[in-house]
Amino acid sequence: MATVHKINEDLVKERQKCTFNVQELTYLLDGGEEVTKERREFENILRNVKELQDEVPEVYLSHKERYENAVRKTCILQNVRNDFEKKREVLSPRNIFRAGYAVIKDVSPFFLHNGMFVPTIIGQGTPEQQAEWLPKAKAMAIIGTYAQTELGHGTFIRGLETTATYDAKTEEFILNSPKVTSYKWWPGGLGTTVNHCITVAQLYINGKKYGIHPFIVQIRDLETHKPLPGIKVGEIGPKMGFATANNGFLGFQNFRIPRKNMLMKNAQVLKDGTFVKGMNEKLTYGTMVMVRVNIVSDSAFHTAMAATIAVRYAAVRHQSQLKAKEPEVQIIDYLTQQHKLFIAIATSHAFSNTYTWLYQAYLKVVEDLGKQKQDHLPELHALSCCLKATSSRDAGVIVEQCRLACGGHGYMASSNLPIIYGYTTAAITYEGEHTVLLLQTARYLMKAWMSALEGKVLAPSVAYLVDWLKSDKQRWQNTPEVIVKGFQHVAAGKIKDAFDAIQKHVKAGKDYEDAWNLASVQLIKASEAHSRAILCDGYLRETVRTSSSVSPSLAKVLNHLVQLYIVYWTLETAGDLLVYSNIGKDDIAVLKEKYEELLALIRPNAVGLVDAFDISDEILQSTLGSYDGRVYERLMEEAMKSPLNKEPVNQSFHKYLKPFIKKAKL
Ligand SMILES: CC/C=C\C/C=C\C/C=C\C/C=C\C=C\C(=O)SCCNC(=O)CCNC(=O)[C@H](O)C(C)(C)COP(=O)(O)OP(=O)(O)OC[C@H]1O[C@@H](n2cnc3c(N)ncnc32)[C@H](O)[C@@H]1OP(=O)(O)O
Ligand SMILES: Cc1cc2nc3c(=O)[nH]c(=O)nc-3n(C[C@H](O)[C@H](O)[C@H](O)COP(=O)(O)OP(=O)(O)OC[C@H]3O[C@@H](n4cnc5c(N)ncnc54)[C@H](O)[C@@H]3O)c2cc1C
Repeated sequence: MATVHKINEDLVKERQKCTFNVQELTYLLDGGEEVTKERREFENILRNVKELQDEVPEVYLSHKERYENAVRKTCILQNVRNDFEKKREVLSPRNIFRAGYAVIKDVSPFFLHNGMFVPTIIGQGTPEQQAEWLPKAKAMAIIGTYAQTELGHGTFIRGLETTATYDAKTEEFILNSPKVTSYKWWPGGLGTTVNHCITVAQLYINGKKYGIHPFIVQIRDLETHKPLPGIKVGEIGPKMGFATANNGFLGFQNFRIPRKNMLMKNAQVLKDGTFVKGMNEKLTYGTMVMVRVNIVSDSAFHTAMAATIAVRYAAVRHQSQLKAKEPEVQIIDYLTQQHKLFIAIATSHAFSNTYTWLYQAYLKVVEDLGKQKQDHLPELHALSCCLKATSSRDAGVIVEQCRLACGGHGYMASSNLPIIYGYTTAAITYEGEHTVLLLQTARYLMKAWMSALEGKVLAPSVAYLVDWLKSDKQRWQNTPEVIVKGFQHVAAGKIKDAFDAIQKHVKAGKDYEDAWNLASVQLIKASEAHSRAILCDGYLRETVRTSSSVSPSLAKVLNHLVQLYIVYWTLETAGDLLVYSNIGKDDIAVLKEKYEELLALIRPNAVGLVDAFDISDEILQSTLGSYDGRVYERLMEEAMKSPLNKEPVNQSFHKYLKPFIKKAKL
């Protein structure tokens, strides 16, 4: 029977102070009581699967052992999931994503199968293709990944070099990787796990290039798992994080696939080699839009994980005295600590709220596309780009801030903060590099600005540009609503400045593209400001909406958090607000006080707020952040698992140290 330990007394007191019902907030964050129950039930089943318990912590395994252990556990996880889903509802992707942490501890080698392979078949395949591939993919009779990036190109996908040349005689495509730079590089699971992949390649028919298209390709024998003739595949080696993701490389040499393997929902190649253009060639990029939307949710979860660890630790940890002769204080009582941590909690809420409406916008566009309507696609692309960029970047900063807030112990692998950081920082790059995505949004913003100048009606997310042109700047008030307007004014002002800078360079004789490059620092700043305005506006609106349907005590806490988020960003961007809005120095002074008041209001609820994220110890995997707060005991227990502690004297003493010391003595 597992030993039940006493909960740390500080945490007991913290939980007694909480002014709201933690369970109510958990249900709200999960999207309803049923979702929470389903999640907990599944997590509980996993907790009791003996084979999923690691005997040796993963960090002590070799690269190869770690991978093999991850595959072993992923297969068990998948089987448990299948059994669960046979009896009950299909688990939500978010609940699967969370539970995966309890099992894999890092990134699953199957991550891209569920994250991109299956969604691409759904999003890019015809009904016939879906009927052929989806049942096998969903049952995992075939395992796949998404192979787009190459050694030479990740961002500029029109420049991809893998070729798919149509042979009308045999009704096949011939895949080739003409140069070393054409090799696929990065796809998760590609190394040694998957037997299929979506390959994005340049289509050629009769010597003419038709741009990039997705192809479904079997790369390994289903029985022996050996690479098929004409395929060169392998793993790319260790990275900063993503230790068990099994990222791989892939090259083709005259590798033939049937015509039906080109995913043809958007564009088709007929038997005789006729190319039929789709409604919009950018629909080929559809899976990326979906994943960018999901990354906002991932960012919310990673921020919640880091906040849970650092807030619980700050409640347990005592260090230094505030006043002489008084006991050492809980570090959470230092205002600077609250400044580091409470924004982490609020940021997770901001991203969860943003994901809720962004995902609905995504579903609406998918529904419209089914009816051949694409009016909202450019707006969704612009929103998903800047919100993916900002949420992943903010999450990276916050996770690192939480690590720093845990002092030396935050640097321990057993705190789990390094793994969480490895994940969040990767998300800043993958699925569209940060700067590149901000520039995509900037492209949309420049067009929106031009339309605003021409008096056209704008899409809702940029409608503030019209208001800004029409009205004088609103009289400043330190209310959340007026501050959000202030953020919109900053965005509008920066968009105008970037636009004017481009025009200036063009007037001076530069090509538009060069003018764009010369203005690009201003363009990304405009995009960031737009993103912040969207985040604050959406978070505020969602909070107002939900507040009417929750208990008054919870509504009050949610209100404190959204205010904290808005005031925090006001103070962080005060310089911009002073330039572009009617805020005055005195308003900023008042907001500084307001910020300190909000920290004090949130303080008694800090532990309750992170408890409400309801991240189990198995998922959190942290010596510093466990529910019972046995920080020091766990640190010692984990240290004792080090192989170096298994023998009193390590052999290196006899081999190297002893002769070395002897020599030094002479
Ligand atoms: C709940 C959690 C569950 C699951 C977990 C979730 C996710 C995890 C899964 C995976 C993560 C792990 C691994 C990561 C995988 C990868 O990284 S896969 C590879 C991703 N690669 C990229 O993102 C590449 C980035 N580059 C691009 O997207 C493009 O090349 C580009 C930068 C957009 C430029 O493209 P292009 O040169 O063709 O276009 P432009 O000339 O710049 O623009 C032309 C017009 O097209 C419009 N456009 C561009 N993209 C899109 C789009 N996606 N949709 C709609 N429209 C688009 C653009 O706005 C221009 O429009 P215009 O101004 O009107 O002309
Ligand atoms: C952990 C991880 C997992 C991944 N998984 C997959 C996967 O499963 N499948 C897959 O296909 N890919 C995957 N990728 C690849 C990923 O999508 C690319 O690395 C990413 O899109 C960035 O492209 P890049 O590496 O070519 O960077 P580059 O584009 O070479 O970026 C280098 C620098 O150049 C700048 N830059 C580039 N273009 C411009 C521009 N137009 N304007 C201004 N600046 C520019 C960038 O801002 C950046 O600072 C993964 C990557 C990582 C790190």
